[in-house]
Amino acid sequence: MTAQILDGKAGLATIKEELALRVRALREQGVRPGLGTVLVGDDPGSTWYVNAKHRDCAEIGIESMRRDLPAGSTQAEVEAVVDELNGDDACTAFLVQQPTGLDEFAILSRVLPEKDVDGLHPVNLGSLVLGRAAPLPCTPVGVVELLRRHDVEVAGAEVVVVGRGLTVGRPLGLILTRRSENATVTLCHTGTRDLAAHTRRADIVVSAAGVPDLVTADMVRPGAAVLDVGVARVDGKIAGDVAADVAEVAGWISPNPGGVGPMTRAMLLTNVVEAAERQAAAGGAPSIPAGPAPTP
Ligand SMILES: Nc1nc(=O)c2c([nH]1)NC[C@@H]1CN(c3ccc(C(=O)N[C@@H](CCC(=O)O)C(=O)O)cc3)C=[N+]21
Repeated sequence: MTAQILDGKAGLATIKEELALRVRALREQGVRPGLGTVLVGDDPGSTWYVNAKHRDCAEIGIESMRRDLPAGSTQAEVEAVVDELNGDDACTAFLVQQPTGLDEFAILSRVLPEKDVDGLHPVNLGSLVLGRAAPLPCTPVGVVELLRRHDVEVAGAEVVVVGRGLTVGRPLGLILTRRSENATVTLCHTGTRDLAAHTRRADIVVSAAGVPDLVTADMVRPGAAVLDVGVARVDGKIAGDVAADVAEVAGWISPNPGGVGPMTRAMLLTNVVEAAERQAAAGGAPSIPAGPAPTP
């Protein structure tokens, strides 16, 4: 058996076509979506992702602005740039590329929630827990969208997520257990006693551990869907979590590169367009909230 490919590049291309139409409609109303990126330092991987995001935006008519700061920039310097983008009406949504090596929580918390294109602001993550509409983290939604576009049944499925990180595993567990997805999720991590015992029972395995070749063929139930979200680097090349021989037993497999990575970018673009649509509906870009109400 050879697994069907969960093709993220094709998904990205289709979603770009759909979004280009929505961007055109916004522009006809006089609304110009604009993505800001903040990059600290010159890590080649992070630089590649940020460049790719700007190329993607240009292709579908989204304006973009970048703020590249030198390695060794301070917390205060990064926060000053966040404040600047919060106040810039041309920037309808933005992100600070991780990792920064700084206090990530303070940076995420400082972005206006309405401009948070990563869905990682505490208010937006809180909305996910509470079941309220809000921007969602791009990689987990990319995983769900990739499954949906290939008709992999998620409702009722046993899903094993490997990894409890803020950007993938933790929010993916929350998203998959919503009523709209209705999966049964087992969230595995470095404290899991017998990982293979869990993955062997799964209809869908999503590995986001960053450990090359963590998931091997003997750990996968024949016919299962296996999604590789690992982005470790070995000799400058991406090394996923999923070993090559898994393709011989899996029913579906996401290549890496070419799987979840491009879908992450597609969901980022979707979040930019949706933020601009919401801001247009609310009558303009969000303003900086006035300070706390005076106490009586
Ligand atoms: N604030 C923030 N938001 C992010 O969304 C964010 C981040 N920080 N930090 C790092 C991770 C990683 N990430 C990827 C995006 C696209 C690909 C992607 O498109 N990769 C291509 C090729 C990559 C290559 O060949 O180097 C692929 O998988 O086909 C991968 C990884 C977004 N991240």
